[in-house]
Amino acid sequence: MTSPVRLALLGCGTVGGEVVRLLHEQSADLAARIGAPLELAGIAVRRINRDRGELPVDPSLFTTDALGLIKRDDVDVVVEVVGGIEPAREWLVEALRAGKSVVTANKALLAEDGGALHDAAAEGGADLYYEAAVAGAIPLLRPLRESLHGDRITRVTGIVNGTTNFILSAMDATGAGFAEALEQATELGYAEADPTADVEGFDAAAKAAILASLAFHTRVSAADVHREGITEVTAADVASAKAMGCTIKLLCLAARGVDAAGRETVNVRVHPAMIPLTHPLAGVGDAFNAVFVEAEAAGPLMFYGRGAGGAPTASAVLGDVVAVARNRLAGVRAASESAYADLSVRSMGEALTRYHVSLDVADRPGVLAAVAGVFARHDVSIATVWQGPAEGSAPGSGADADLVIVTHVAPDAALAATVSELRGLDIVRSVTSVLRVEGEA
Ligand SMILES: NC(=O)C1=CN([C@@H]2O[C@H](COP(=O)(O)OP(=O)(O)OC[C@H]3O[C@@H](n4cnc5c(N)ncnc54)[C@H](OP(=O)(O)O)[C@@H]3O)[C@@H](O)[C@H]2O)C=CC1
Ligand SMILES: N[C@@H](CC=O)C(=O)O
Repeated sequence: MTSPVRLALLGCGTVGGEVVRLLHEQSADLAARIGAPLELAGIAVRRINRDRGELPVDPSLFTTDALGLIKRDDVDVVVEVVGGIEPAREWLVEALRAGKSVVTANKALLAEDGGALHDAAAEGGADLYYEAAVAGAIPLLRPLRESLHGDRITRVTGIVNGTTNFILSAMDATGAGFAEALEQATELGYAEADPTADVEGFDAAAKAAILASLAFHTRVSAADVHREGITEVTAADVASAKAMGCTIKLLCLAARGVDAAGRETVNVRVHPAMIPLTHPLAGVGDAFNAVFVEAEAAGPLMFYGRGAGGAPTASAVLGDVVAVARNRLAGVRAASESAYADLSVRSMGEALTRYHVSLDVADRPGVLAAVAGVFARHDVSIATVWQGPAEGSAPGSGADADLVIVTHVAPDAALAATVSELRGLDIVRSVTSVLRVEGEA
């Protein structure tokens, strides 16, 4: 058999530990698939003496000198499962420029500065693979960048954060509020001690940027993604969604569009939205991920599976390691991803969707007409209206009423202006919630 392909593993935490385990358990099969054995040349970590349980690895492989390990002559491939922007960017640029292929799960870095990594890979003639960065174990990026290359993708809609999907699914199933569901997610080990990146949508926004870049052959960074998290979603919102035959999900949406001058654009956003129970993503529960891709010739495609966790993510990492090792032995590199389309990013104000608006209003003659007039002034067409007595108010008593309005598709800016004007009316006690509604009713 050919001489081994030697790996530098950067990081040995949740994902890295499972990479070590899988490399050990599957070493014979992996060698047969690649045509050469895989060997760990070293493992860079932050705390060399950390208890890592029963890892099947020689302890002398651990080092705190990641850069020194990358630069070693006997390292062929660098596998990065540390995370964060720096020093990961410096390490990976160094490796790629030196012609060492890189496998990474680092969505934050790819979304912040993927261009720097792609440029370094082109400069060094190395491969850059990152299947694990979006939706964990689900084979998604390879299909986007290879299998669908003969087609034109028009839209990507996904549930790409396991923690928030678990929380929203729990709220839907039990009627719990956000705080209670988050506590449950923390107890079960889904949510991290600091869950901000998940619940505020940063993690999903990074994945949305990566997906949009690949799907539309352009460069979208995390800063281009409109982002809203799920912290404001209430048990009442979830109940309203149910009453409409919908459920609430944190969606990542990337869609092609055309601007006023006829130029192609892209809109990329992450926010909670109601989707009808008939939508393919509505049944994706627990901490699962799923991505719904619409392409002109292929039509709708659905990718589903575990989007987080050590073993599922390590599975995707190892798949990439096999690919780059084979390329290395064959003396080839994967075709580089060209961002030839250079699409401009549309602002959130131009995004088109439907809305579910709940109001607490005075229950007296003319209120409905006044509210409808505000929607009309901003050219937002109303699809359905429901009115009922507010909790504790008798119908026709002149006390408050609950008013729920669902609109037809309208630009986000028009809806925002509508809500702002509604807030200024004395007959509107409060705008209790505004939720976007995605998918066909
Ligand atoms: N966990 C998941 O479900 C998923 C994670 N990812 C991505 O995978 C990557 C790794 O995540 P995860 O395994 O959860 O993270 P962990 O926090 O569990 O592990 C991080 C590892 O990096 C090491 N490390 C941190 N800083 C340094 C440094 N300066 N020098 C050397 N080593 C360092 C840590 O060392 P030490 O052990 O000594 O602390 C640890 O081994 C991230 O990019 C994440 O976004 C992607 C998909 C899913
Ligand atoms: N925190 C993320 C982990 C995977 O990317 C999630 O909950 O999905």
